[in-house]
Amino acid sequence: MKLDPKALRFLSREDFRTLVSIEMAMKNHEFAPVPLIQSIANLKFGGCKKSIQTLHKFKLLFHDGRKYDGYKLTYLGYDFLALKAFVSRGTISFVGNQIGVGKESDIYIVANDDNEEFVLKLHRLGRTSFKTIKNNRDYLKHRKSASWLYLSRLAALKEYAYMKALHDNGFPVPNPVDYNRHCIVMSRVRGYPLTQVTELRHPSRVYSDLMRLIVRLASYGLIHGDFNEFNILIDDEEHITLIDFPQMVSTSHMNAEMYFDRDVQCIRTYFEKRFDFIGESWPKFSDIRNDHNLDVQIAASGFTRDNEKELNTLVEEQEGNEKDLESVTQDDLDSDSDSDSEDSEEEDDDDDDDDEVEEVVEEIKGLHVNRNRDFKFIKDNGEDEQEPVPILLRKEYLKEIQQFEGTSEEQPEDDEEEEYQPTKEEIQAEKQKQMVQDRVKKQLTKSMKSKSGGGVRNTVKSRAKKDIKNHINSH
Ligand SMILES: Nc1ncnc2c1ncn2[C@@H]1O[C@H](COP(=O)(O)OP(=O)(O)OP(=O)(O)O)[C@@H](O)[C@H]1O
Repeated sequence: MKLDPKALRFLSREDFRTLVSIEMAMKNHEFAPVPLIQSIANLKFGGCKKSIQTLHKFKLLFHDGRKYDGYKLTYLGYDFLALKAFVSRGTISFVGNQIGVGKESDIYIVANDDNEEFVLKLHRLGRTSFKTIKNNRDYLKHRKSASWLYLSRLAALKEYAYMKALHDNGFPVPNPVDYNRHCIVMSRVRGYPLTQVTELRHPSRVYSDLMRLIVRLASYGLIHGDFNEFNILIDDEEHITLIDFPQMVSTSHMNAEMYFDRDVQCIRTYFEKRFDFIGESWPKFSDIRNDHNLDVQIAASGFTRDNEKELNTLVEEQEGNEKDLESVTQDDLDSDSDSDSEDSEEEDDDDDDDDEVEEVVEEIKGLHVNRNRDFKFIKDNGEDEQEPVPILLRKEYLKEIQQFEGTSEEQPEDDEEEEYQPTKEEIQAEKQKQMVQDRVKKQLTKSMKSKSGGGVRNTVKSRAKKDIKNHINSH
């Protein structure tokens, strides 16, 4: 879902009051019933209904009228609530360009009144796969699951808490500035992901810095768990910054050594492949001395051990649901047809009857949209290496993907199939065929003109009668 903050300007105080009321009502309802929204918002003269209409028009709400008249927030609605909070606190005043698309986040440049630039990270759990979208549609059948909005909120809180604790202890991570709902505002790192760097002036220094960082994290009881070239930014002076740590594990985890070795190995392999640099020494898990603890600082930001457990359980639960959903039949999807889908893809419900949907589902399952890294569809070939494939997607596939992503822009003309150019022989043969057809047509019209229309019919009829008589006589 693309963040378009323009509508912020058109929303009144009443609209925001209604938006917050829906958020509150969603604590106990997947779809907030209209009477409940009205009673929480407590607006006069039908103001609440008008606001709901406005919010729905701007795609901040998602409507469901199957069992009762209910609404829930879309990601955009949730974005607006967080943006409003940041603006009221004076953290940001402007939203600029999108600078990154992660698997489960969108990254924007923002600025405050003093034109100081920051990075806004909006967590978007559950948008990576088509299966997940089915999951959203099928939501009512899995009431026990938490909403993706809630999971995104927990993920953002976790990232903020870890970032703050690490930053306060001098780790090279962005400076976390503010946090609200599923969003984090942090300092902007002037660097590039290591994956985009083809050459290093001092590979051995960068390699040692990275190994030292892994060891230092472990001495604070943490293992990154996904320490790779995508999560490391490097600037012109070859200083590194770690930007993403959603799957941090504790050094007391039963598989801690495996995770630690994997992080170390990942960097060694990458340096060898990309920079032709073989690290001769590397740290071992057994050498690690765990003499610091960040638990208290992390909890101080509001992310407690209970939150951690809850997040892990909920994510596992959602993943479990996804597996269950593999057995969901097309009929199940069709029965959802009168409700809107999460990111306002109302129209695509009509197409669900189409046999092709099945085909599209299969096709999309194998694709990962990874616009952040070279903006191509990457086909997962089941092996370790993912090779970019120049996939010529059929128009309807593109439409489906764009609808899921909320970017239904018009396709450029050159995406369409090229017009077929016949050969000389084929043109000649076509001409001759046309001439013969014309001649036959001419002869037919001549003979038709010479006889009346009824005459022709009568002749045919009498011939048929004759045939029948002959046939009866012969028997
Ligand atoms: N503080 C920052 N300063 C500058 N650029 C940033 C910052 N944070 C993120 N980015 C950019 O946004 C991209 C995605 O960020 P991030 O890795 O945090 O998202 P993600 O959803 O966790 O990604 P993934 O899971 O795909 O690795 C990064 O590769 C980087 O280019």
